[in-house]
Amino acid sequence: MGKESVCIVGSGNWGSAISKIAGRNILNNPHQFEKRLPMWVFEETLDEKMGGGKLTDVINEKHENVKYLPGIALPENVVAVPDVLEAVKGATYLIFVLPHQFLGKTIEQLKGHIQPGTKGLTLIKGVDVKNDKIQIYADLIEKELGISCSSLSGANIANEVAQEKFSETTIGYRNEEEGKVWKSILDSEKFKVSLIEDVAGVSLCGALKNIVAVAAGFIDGLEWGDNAKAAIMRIGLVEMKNFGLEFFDNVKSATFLEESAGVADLMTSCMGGRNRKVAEAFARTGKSFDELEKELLGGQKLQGAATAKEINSFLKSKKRVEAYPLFKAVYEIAYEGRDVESIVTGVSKSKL
Ligand SMILES: NC(=O)c1ccc[n+]([C@@H]2O[C@H](COP(=O)([O-])OP(=O)(O)OC[C@H]3O[C@@H](n4cnc5c(N)ncnc54)[C@H](O)[C@@H]3O)[C@@H](O)[C@H]2O)c1
Ligand SMILES: O=P(O)(O)OC[C@H](O)CO
Repeated sequence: MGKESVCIVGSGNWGSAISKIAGRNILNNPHQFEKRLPMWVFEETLDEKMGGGKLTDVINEKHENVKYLPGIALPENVVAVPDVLEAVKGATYLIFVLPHQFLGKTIEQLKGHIQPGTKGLTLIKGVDVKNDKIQIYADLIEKELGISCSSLSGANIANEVAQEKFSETTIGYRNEEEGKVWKSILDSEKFKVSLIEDVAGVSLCGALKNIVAVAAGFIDGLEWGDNAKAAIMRIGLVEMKNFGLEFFDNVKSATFLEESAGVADLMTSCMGGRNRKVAEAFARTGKSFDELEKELLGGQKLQGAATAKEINSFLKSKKRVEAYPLFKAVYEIAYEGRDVESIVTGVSKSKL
């Protein structure tokens, strides 16, 4: 059997930031990984103002993702690969880090091409909803690709992590041994990984906090101040935890209340994230989320509004929309023309 090797499936803002840590950590790792770290890049031609050329060529020549993580030097062993099947060939550890909208199609391409025994780790913040069925992406990846899959989420604004400012993150592992290997690939002095046995809790925190971050952006757009923002975070955390406990087995309250994946990611996203930023612009301008995403994010993708829609359709199918008034308000404001100022109507009932 050959050496173990890692591949990153995705190369946006977060995928590129993570490639910097993983690229370094695999060079001197007790597990003796292959030194080359392939990163699948959804190929595109850059605008002239970014210098033109294919994104993969530019990453491999400059060792910088000039579109999604400009100004950050990537390790030279990180190699951009435009063909996803070529990127994953021979890899035994796969890191999935795509906007959730694109995972389904990517999995279809990968089916039948992943070797048995491969381990996965998803960094994707979102959930898969089909009518009255909901599943976390770690479960989807496990079922569709036949591999074991853990989940990483935390208070991790990618640009700050890439600049090596201190942050924490949480890995929910399938089994402890796998968790330890993932930690050896991703932990660093400035990016502290905690391991817990709660894959669903970690995944749900990452998905649901994006809905709350949209609500926080509405509060900023309304200029209602810090007390109102704190109220939205409290209520949002209650709904996140209640949702996890109601619809998933073995989810732990402590993941929501004590981990970086839970309360800390909620706070950073409500203060500094892209969902917050675009929702603030929505409240100020009345333009749609799609329009604002294009205007404000330079090709990066929003997750919060889409997740609010998906969660709303799931809750409708379960006749439980009214039990989650903040999630309901975010969906109706974003998609159904409800007045932004009604964001707090009926929400303060939510209790821990
Ligand atoms: N950016 C952050 O600060 C951050 C931090 C933690 C977690 N996350 C999560 O990581 C995941 C990935 O987000 P990101 O910020 O790295 O991405 P991004 O929003 O920065 O970039 C969009 C990416 O989507 C790719 N893309 C565009 N069209 C595509 C298609 N048709 N098929 C496949 N890929 C396509 C682009 O090439 C680009 O890599 C998301 O779930 C996000 O919530 C992001
Ligand atoms: O910028 P956002 O809103 O997509 O959030 C980024 C990360 O999830 C923060 O941990």
